[in-house]
Amino acid sequence: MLEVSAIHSFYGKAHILDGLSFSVARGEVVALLGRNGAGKSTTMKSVMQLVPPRAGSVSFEGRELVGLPAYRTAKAGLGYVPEDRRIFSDLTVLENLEVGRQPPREGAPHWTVAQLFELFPNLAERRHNRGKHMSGGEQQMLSIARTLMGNPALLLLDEPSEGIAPVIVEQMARSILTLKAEGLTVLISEQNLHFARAVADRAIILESGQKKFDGSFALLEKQPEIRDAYLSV
Ligand SMILES: Nc1ncnc2c1ncn2[C@@H]1O[C@H](COP(=O)(O)OP(=O)(O)OP(=O)(O)O)[C@@H](O)[C@H]1O
Repeated sequence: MLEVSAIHSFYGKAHILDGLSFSVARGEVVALLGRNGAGKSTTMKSVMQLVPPRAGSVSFEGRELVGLPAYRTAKAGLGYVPEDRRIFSDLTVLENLEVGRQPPREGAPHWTVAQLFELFPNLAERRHNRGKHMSGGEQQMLSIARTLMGNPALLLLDEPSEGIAPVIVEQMARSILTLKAEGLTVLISEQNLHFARAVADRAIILESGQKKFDGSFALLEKQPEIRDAYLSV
């Protein structure tokens, strides 16, 4: 579904992604792991063309994304939830969800507000609350739910467990497993190995914008030296 081939991405002169390649198959949940600054967020932004790679290819369902403006990636079926949860703080939960509404998409799960409230019960209870009156974890859920209102075929979640209470992290993990059961393809960036292992099928470990490991969590467990070298655990 997603094929990233030898991308090189920069901020100005700073060369961040250095020939990175990986793929994500339909229905898979893949976790991008690595320390602070390893390049996880930049990878997400490069897929979304928010940081367009200067070389290499990002192919989504056979279509080249490099060279397209960022808004076209959303139209193509990619849903992106950035690390800084851009919800509208003066709008209510229901209004935030409406902002994200897009027509159903062939080959992707179709979400209604009622289904999203089942997926994130906290949001149902707070449907008339304004974004600014919600906890960090609830805002994170709202940000994911609003993106799902666009009926994406591939969901990119940048560090969904960061800075939220452990009980909410557990709910978040359950919600992601439900998304997987619905057949959604998910690429998730994580520092929390425990969370990543609970939700993802496969781990890709980055360091200095290069791929250091790509495989199952079972395989990763057999190679503790990789974990010790590239993850902060
Ligand atoms: N807007 C920017 N301008 C310049 N350099 C940046 C910018 N954003 C990130 N970087 C640098 O790019 C490198 C990769 O950062 P990135 O945010 O992709 O890492 P990450 O693995 O997502 O880590 P984090 O968990 O801190 O978000 C880091 O060295 C970072 O300092």
